[in-house]
Amino acid sequence: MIQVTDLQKQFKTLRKKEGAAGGLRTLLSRDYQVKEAVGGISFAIEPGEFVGYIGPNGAGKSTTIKMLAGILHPTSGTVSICGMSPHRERRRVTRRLGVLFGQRTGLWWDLPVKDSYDILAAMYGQDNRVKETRLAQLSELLALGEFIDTPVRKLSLGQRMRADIAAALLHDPDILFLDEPTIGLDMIAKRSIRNFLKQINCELGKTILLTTHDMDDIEQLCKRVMVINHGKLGFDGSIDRLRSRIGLPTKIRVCYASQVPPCGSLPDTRLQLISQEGRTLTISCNREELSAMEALRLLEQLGIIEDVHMEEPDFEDIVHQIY
Ligand SMILES: Nc1ncnc2c1ncn2[C@@H]1O[C@H](COP(=O)(O)OP(=O)(O)OP(=O)(O)O)[C@@H](O)[C@H]1O
Repeated sequence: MIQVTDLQKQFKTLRKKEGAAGGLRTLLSRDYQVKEAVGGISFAIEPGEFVGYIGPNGAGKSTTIKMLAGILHPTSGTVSICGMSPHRERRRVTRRLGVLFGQRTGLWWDLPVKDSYDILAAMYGQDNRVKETRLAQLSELLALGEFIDTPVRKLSLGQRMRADIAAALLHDPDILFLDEPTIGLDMIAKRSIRNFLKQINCELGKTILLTTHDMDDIEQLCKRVMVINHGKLGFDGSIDRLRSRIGLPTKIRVCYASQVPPCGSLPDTRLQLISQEGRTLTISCNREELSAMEALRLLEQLGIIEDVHMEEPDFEDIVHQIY
């Protein structure tokens, strides 16, 4: 459904001049510097996939999304959306695409939300009856009723984001590009947006590419994650594969029925002791080297186990290892 081959984007900007009248000298100079925002990335996304696209600030995520949506022209490489080029066939591609940039609204700031939807529907050539039916469906899912007659500038951030998501879906596109759809939202608003996205992916089969700095969004929504850093794709695969590739240890806390002797040495070198407090040992082990069952069998050699608590490595820590 989405095919990206060797996609590259360079920005050419004037090199800043220092000193007196530096601003004017910068403007008059022809001294350019080239910034490579996206450095030759390739990937394919199948229909119905929910893919996370993550990376540190300035990694090239928004630039990629803008090229996929036909907003920016690539310096080189190709993008194909449902077999079409977003740059040569922008109008036709736009009908299949919904795009949301969470940092700024795509709606008309001073108009009531409903008026923005009317304008968008007219732009898509949507029949009035179809638009009203579609709006009624979206209203039910995103609770638009409470603010549909309010000017966009007066909406809370959570309401604004719901209004923008509805705008992206008004023409019923197959594909959604979401750039930070939960930015700045509280936990309740985040949860409601995540539930909605889960629903439209699972029940309506929408294909979604999601950019976010919120690792909970990624962990809860995406089966697959792509990591970009300095314009290059550093990882493309499942979250589980990412976990195992990084190999951060799992923590196991074991409480024994009676005091165990001080553990200078554990029964296996693949187990590392973090701490011992009374009857409780905290151990770390790499699940790639040792399964949870094997670890417990080894720990049983020290005494009768009364309680066990396992802590998987935090997804955020895993991601920071590759940034
Ligand atoms: N129009 C532009 N002109 C010059 N440089 C740009 C332009 N747009 C983006 N860049 C640069 O390209 C790089 C990638 O920017 P981009 O916005 O794609 O990053 P990002 O991964 O989306 O970052 P963030 O998470 O902070 O939104 C950055 O170094 C940025 O400064």
